[in-house]
Amino acid sequence: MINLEHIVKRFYVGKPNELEILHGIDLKVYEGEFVSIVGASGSGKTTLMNLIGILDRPTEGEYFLDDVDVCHAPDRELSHIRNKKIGFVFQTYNLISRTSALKNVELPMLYAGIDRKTRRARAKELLQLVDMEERMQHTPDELSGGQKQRVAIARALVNHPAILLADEPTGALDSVTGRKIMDLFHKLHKEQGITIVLITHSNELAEETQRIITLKDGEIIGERKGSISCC
Ligand SMILES: Nc1ncnc2c1ncn2[C@@H]1O[C@H](COP(=O)(O)OP(=O)(O)OP(=O)(O)O)[C@@H](O)[C@H]1O
Repeated sequence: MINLEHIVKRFYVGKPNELEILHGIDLKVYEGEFVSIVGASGSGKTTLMNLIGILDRPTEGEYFLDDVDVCHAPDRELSHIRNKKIGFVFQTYNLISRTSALKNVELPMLYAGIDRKTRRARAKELLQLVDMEERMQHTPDELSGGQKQRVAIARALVNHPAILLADEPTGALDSVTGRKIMDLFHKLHKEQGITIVLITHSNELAEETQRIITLKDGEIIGERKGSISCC
């Protein structure tokens, strides 16, 4: 499904310098897998995730997402694929404050031109899935960190993505709440068959995935099996 070959990422940091952050990444993630990416701060995890999520393009290398040649496809096709196939979850939730949980989840569907009735029904269904149906009229300010992350996960799922990319989703949460969010990912993986790529600083949570990829200084230095068996 996700196939990265010899990916290099450089950032332009003012003439004449370019900073090379990823130095030739080869990575395949198969449909239905639950994979984690670990590594020290600054090792390039988010940079890699942004490339996988087509939020950025590699400087060199090849990236095929299913049969799409991401490095050579036009921007319009890429944003279409991103919206249809990929859901994003971030450490900082990225919810709109002063807007209810329900409306936050509805918003991507509004942009997609989906009618109000369908939007509302889908948002309610997803808030139920993440156990937030009783709080759907609350604004983010009225929710705990774990609850906000549940709403953010519901929002990430609106377009039925095949892939969920989660960048430190439990990073701002205490361990008990983080545990519950991880249980939710397990549920989504198991019951909905979603492919999940998770960045985490927690070795304990990474161990629970099917495969753990270790990044160091922009290179994959290790890959091992986690504790849950493959599909
Ligand atoms: N747009 C950019 N321009 C220049 N340098 C960048 C840019 N984005 C990231 N970097 C650099 O790339 C390196 C890797 O950053 P990245 O955010 O991918 O690391 P990370 O492993 O996700 O770190 P953390 O765990 O702290 O979030 C860092 O040194 C960072 O400063």
